[in-house]
Amino acid sequence: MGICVSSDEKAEREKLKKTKIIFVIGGPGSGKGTQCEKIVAKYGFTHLSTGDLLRAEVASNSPTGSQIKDIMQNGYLVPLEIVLKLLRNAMLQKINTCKGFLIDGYPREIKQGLEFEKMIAPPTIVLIITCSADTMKQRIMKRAATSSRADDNEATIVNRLETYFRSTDPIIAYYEKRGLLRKVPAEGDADVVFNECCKVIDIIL
Ligand SMILES: Nc1nc2c(ncn2[C@H]2C[C@H](O)[C@@H](COP(=O)(O)OP(=O)(O)OP(=O)(O)O)O2)c(=O)[nH]1
Ligand SMILES: Nc1ncnc2c1ncn2[C@@H]1O[C@H](COP(=O)(O)OP(=O)(O)O)[C@@H](O)[C@H]1O
Ligand SMILES: [Mg+2]
Repeated sequence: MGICVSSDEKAEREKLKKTKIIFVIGGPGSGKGTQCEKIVAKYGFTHLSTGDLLRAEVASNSPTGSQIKDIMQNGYLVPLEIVLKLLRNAMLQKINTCKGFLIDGYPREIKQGLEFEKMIAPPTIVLIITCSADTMKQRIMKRAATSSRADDNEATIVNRLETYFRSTDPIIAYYEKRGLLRKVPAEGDADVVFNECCKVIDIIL
């Protein structure tokens, strides 16, 4: 006998496979959250940021939260199983009302992408928001004045940038090869960047 999959689980998988999924990647402070907010307002998609989900887990004081607090504080990657479980649960909570998902901050390694496809579904496209490290640093330092994020400080920003640049090239190459990558330059104004994001999204509607 094969592995027994309940009919509920089957239905969930089918729904996830039919839903549009956009991975939104880009360096720390590149503007992923900003663009996702604008996309939600225009297209009604559901925005899930892995950073936000993990920060909520830390804030809840759960055992998982205490396990990942220091990792995040130092700007390193949280173990894949933890991120993917939180993400999958959050997606399932929204699946019945959702027009499409914006998955912000995931994947950060090819393995994360592969596991996501195994557990959930393949992405429709992968949107990468690109700007220079200097621009990212400046944006985060500006945000630091008003954000309460424990990782918005100079020392952690250096690590976050390093983590990003170390792991991103293979991800870009992987999705480019599959024809799923859409690059949006993000040096300019957020509205100009948004315009470019819309062009990419309009094609998949
Ligand atoms: N000039 C300019 N500023 C932007 C743009 N997008 C975002 N910003 C500003 C707003 C924020 O204070 C800061 C960081 O933006 P976000 O929080 O949206 O970035 P992101 O979610 O990528 O950062 P994270 O990875 O969560 O640290 O930069 C843009 O396209 N142009
Ligand atoms: N997909 C992910 N895999 C592993 N760790 C993650 C992931 N997404 C977020 N994190 C953790 O949360 C932190 C904050 O993420 P995020 O809000 O996206 O900002 P940043 O782009 O600066 O990393 C990261 O430094 C990392 O520790
Ligand atoms: Mg963000």
